[in-house]
Amino acid sequence: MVQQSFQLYDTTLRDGTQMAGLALTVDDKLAIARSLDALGVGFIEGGWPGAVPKDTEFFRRARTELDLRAALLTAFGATRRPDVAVSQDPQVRALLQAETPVVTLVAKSHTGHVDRALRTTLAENLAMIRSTVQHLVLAGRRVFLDAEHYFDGYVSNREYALEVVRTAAEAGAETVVLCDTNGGSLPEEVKAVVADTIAMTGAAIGIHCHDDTGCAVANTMAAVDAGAVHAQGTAHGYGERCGNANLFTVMANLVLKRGREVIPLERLVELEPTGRVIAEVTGIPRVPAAPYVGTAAFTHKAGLHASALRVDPGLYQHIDPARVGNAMRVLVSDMGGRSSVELKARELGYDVAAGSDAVGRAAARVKELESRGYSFESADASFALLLRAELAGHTPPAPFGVESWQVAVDGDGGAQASMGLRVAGTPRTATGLGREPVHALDAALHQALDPVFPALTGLRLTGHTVRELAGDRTAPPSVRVLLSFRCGDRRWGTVGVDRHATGAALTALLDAVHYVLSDAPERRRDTESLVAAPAG
Ligand SMILES: CC(=O)SCCNC(=O)CCNC(=O)[C@H](O)C(C)(C)COP(=O)(O)OP(=O)(O)OC[C@H]1O[C@@H](n2cnc3c(N)ncnc32)[C@H](O)[C@@H]1OP(=O)(O)O
Ligand SMILES: CC(=O)C(=O)O
Repeated sequence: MVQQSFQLYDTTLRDGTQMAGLALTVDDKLAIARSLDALGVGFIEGGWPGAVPKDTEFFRRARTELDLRAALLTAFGATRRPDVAVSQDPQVRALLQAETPVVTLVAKSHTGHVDRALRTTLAENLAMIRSTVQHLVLAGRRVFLDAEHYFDGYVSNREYALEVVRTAAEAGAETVVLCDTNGGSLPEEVKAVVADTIAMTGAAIGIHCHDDTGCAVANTMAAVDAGAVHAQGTAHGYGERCGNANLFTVMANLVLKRGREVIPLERLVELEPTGRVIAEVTGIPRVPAAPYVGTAAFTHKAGLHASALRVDPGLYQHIDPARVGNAMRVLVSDMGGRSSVELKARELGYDVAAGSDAVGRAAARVKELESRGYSFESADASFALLLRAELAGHTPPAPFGVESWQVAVDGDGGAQASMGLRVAGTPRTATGLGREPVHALDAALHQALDPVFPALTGLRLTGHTVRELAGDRTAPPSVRVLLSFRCGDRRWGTVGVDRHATGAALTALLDAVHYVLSDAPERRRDTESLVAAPAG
C-alpha cells in the first residue's frame, strides 16, 4: 500500500531546468511529466507560469494533453511583491490561471535576504507569505511553501526562520519545505534543524536540497529521518549549479532502505527505464556511476569481485539490480581473471565450463592484449572472437581476407578507401567514400562483402573513439580505436590497436565483420546494451 502521507515531489521541470545546458521544449516537458507519473511520483512541479512563457504554455496544454494517474500537477511561483495587494499581483494571478490543484510558493526565510534581496521589512515579508497563502487556499488550492535559504537563515536568525514556518502553516500551507538553497549544509546540521523546526512549529515539513557539498541526497535522507514528510528532487539530480537531490536515488533509498513506499513497490522496476527515457528527452548523457540507474551501478570489473559474484551476486551488490530495473554486468579487462571471463562468456551466451583451460587461456590473452593497449570493456564482439578461438583451440578460417588497402584524405576532410580482397577464393576490389577514414573503409568493406554475405547488410557503424597511447618499456606508442555497432536490434563494440588510427580502425572493422559472419544463432543471447558502447 502506498504511503499516502509521504509526499514525493519532483521539480525536474522547474528547478531541474535551471541547470546550465538544459533547455526543454513544451513537448519535452509533457513527455517527462508522463514518465514521472507512470513511475508513481506524487507531485510534479511543471514550472513558473507567468514568469516563463514556455511554462505558461505547458500548463495550458497540460489541461488537455496530460492525463496524470498518480501525480498532481503543481505550479511554482513567488509570494506577492512587497506592498502590493495580493489580488493585484499579476504573478499570483498567473498561478491561479495555471489551474493546478497544488501551488508551491517560494518565500524568503533568511533575514539578510529579506533585507538585501527583497528590500523590505521582516514584517512585510511575513505579511506577503500570509496573504499569498491565504489567497490561494481561499481559491481552492493546496499550497506548499518553499522556505528559501532556510538552513542558512536558521543559523543567522533562528526565531525569524521559525516564524516564517509558523506563519505559512497558520495561513494554510499544507507543507513547509525547508530549502538548502545554496547547498552548503551537511547531514548532521540538516537533521538537527529539521528536528528542531518540527518540535518548535508542529508544521508538516518538507525538504529541498542542492548538491553543492555533494550531500543533497544524504541531506534529504537526514531530513526524512528527522521527521520530514515531503522530499523534493529532480530526475538525475538535474538543477542549478551542482544540481538538486537526485529523486531517483532518494526514492529508491526511501523504498529499499527505509521501507517507505513513496511510490508503489511494483513500479520500482521502472526506475532505470524511466531514467533512460528522461535522459533521451533531455539529451544529457547519463552519469554511468549514478546510484541505482547508472549503467555502471551494478557493473563489476575486478577479478576478486567476479569470483565472489559467481557464488552469490549479493556478495558484491547492495541490492538485486532487477528490483530497480537494472542488470548486473561483468567487464573483462586486465583486472579480471578466469571468473570474469567465465561470467562474461555466460552473459554473451557461451556455455563455458567453470575452470576450463580455454577460460584460463582467454583470461591470459586478455591481460596480454590489454598490456599492448587493447581494452575489452566495451568491445564485446572482439572479446567473443578471442573467446571462440580459445574454445575452438584455433582461429577459425576466415571466409575472406584483405590483401591490400589504402585511404586517401582530401583537403575538404573527406576520405576515400580502396581495397583488394579475396572473397571465397575470388579476388575483388572495392572503394568507399566517407567523412573519415573509418567510414570510407566501412563503406568499401560493405561494397565488397554485402553481395556475398547478406548478413552484413544490417551491420551499422554507430560510433568511434580514438585514443593515442604514449607507449612505455613494454609497448611502443600506438593508437586504440573503439567502434560501436548496431546489427538488427543488437548493439556491441570492437577494438583495434595499431601504430596509426586508420590501421586500428580497420582491425576493429574486421572484428565486427568476422563477428557477424561467425555468430552462431543458437549461441546468441540478446546482448543489447550489456556494456556502454563507445560514444560516437
Ligand atoms: C531559489 C530558486 O531557485 S527560486 C526560483 C528561481 N527561478 C527563476 O528566477 C526563474 C524565473 N524568473 C523570472 O523569469 C524572472 O526573474 C521573474 C519574471 C520572476 C522576475 O523578473 P523581473 O521582474 O524582471 O525581476 P528580476 O528577475 O530582475 O528580479 C526578481 C525580483 O523578484 C523579487 N523577489 C525575489 N524573491 C521574491 C519572493 N520570494 N517574493 C516576491 N518577490 C521576490 C526580487 O526582489 C526582485 O524584485 P525587484 O524587481 O523589485 O528587484
Ligand atoms: C525554492 C528553491 O528552488 C530553492 O530554494 O532552492
